[in-house]
Amino acid sequence: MISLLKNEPASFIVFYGTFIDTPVLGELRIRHKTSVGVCMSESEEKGSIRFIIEDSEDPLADALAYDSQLSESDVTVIDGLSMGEAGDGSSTFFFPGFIDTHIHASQYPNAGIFGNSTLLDWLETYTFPLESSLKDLEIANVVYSKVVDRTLANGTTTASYYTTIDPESTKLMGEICSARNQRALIGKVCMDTNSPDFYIESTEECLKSCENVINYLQKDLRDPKVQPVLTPRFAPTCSEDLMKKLGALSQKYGGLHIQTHLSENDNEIRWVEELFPECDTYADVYNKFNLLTEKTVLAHCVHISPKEAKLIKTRNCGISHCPVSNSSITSGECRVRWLLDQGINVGLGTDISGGFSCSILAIARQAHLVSRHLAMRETGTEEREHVKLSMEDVLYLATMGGAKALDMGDNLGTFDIGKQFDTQLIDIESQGSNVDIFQWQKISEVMNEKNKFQPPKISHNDLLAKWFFNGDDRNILKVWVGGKLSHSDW
Ligand SMILES: Nc1nc2[nH]cnc2c(=O)[nH]1
Ligand SMILES: [Zn+2]
Repeated sequence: MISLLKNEPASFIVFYGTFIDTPVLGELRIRHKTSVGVCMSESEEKGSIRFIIEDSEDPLADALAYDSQLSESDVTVIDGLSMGEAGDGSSTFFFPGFIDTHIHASQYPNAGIFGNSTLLDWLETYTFPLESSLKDLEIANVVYSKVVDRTLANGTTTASYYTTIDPESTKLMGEICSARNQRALIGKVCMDTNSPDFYIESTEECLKSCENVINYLQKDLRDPKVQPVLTPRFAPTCSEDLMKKLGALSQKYGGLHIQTHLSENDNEIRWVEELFPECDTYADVYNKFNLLTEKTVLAHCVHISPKEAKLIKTRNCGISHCPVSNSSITSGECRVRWLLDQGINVGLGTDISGGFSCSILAIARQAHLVSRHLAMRETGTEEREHVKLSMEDVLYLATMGGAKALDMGDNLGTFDIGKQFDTQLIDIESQGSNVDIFQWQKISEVMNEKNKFQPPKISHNDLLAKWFFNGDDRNILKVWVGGKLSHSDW
């Protein structure tokens, strides 16, 4: 297989190997010996998939046939089959980059530190003191750089980040994502009421800071991968005036992304009822201030009513399911199948540091388990089976579901022509891998028929399940965002 290594950046890259993705909920698409051509020249098409050819023998020829203007020296071939430890291409595959639809970058130093707290005391005890300290740009630089490196190493190619109330360190986070080549929504946290004296801003200050960050990202940084997201923390810490003005700000900039929390914890919900007695439901509070749009992602939604789910569907908002956080700070179990049945777009979120893991693969496993806990409460066999999320379902949520929840489904989430090429190269048998594949489990292995004590052979899906349940960052050889290398294990 040809693999060209040159000093100049190639204007075209062909990625070659096995491609696995989930264009439809619950279904895996597996394409073998496939060439995926990605344009890398400065143009509207930069970083996007231009062709996909299955059962190909010659990826370089595929590129030259696609565009007769290309010469051999314009094309780099990245051969995923030759990169694995197994050496025969049987253990590697390209998988879409994970999408983290809800992560507090500023809380990363607290990952794992939550004791027995629940949401409201957790915010006061652990979270607000840490977030306020990131006003120091040196601390912010260390923390934000580490979060981006760690999430990239775990295969996250797109993340919707919360920072803190501070605009300068928020702008720094935008620079860090851009420099490290991670696709990101960057949200300066907004909170002008019911917050501690050491961590609060006035309504005017907040709006000024928001515009400062939006203008910096859109006009100065000018990296299309890094976009602003309006981030009212949650209804209790935002005045009516602030929420109203944030709704208007989104419109002023042509419909900005919006993220917030909704219906995570019982005490939080009771507090919102007290604060906004005129609103019918918690979701109605955001609706009243025009904060529910197709570009809004709502974290948690653990306890929402059918009426709220209907409103979320009508407004076409996304929901970020954060099962590790919901289990850790004992918020509850989100009824994901119930949401999906209503046609609501659901993605996954780490919710660092309500959640303790940066890995969307780990979050997907937990989503799988939480759905089983919900299933065990069902009395009917059919309903019990229905409520369970399969491996295929949660891998969809981790990729295509997340893309749709962030209103980026046309551009991200699967390997399709026109989409950005955001991917991770997985090797199930990488050096130091936590996944043990026995000799007889290798797909290419021919069994010795004479041995009567033969262990069972396994299918491609079984092999994938071994990765899904036992794999981690050690199985990620490389990560590309928009066709550009963002992380490499060597
Ligand atoms: N999980 C979580 N919920 C919140 N609700 C308001 N703020 C937060 C936060 O930082 N994390
Ligand atoms: Zn959160």
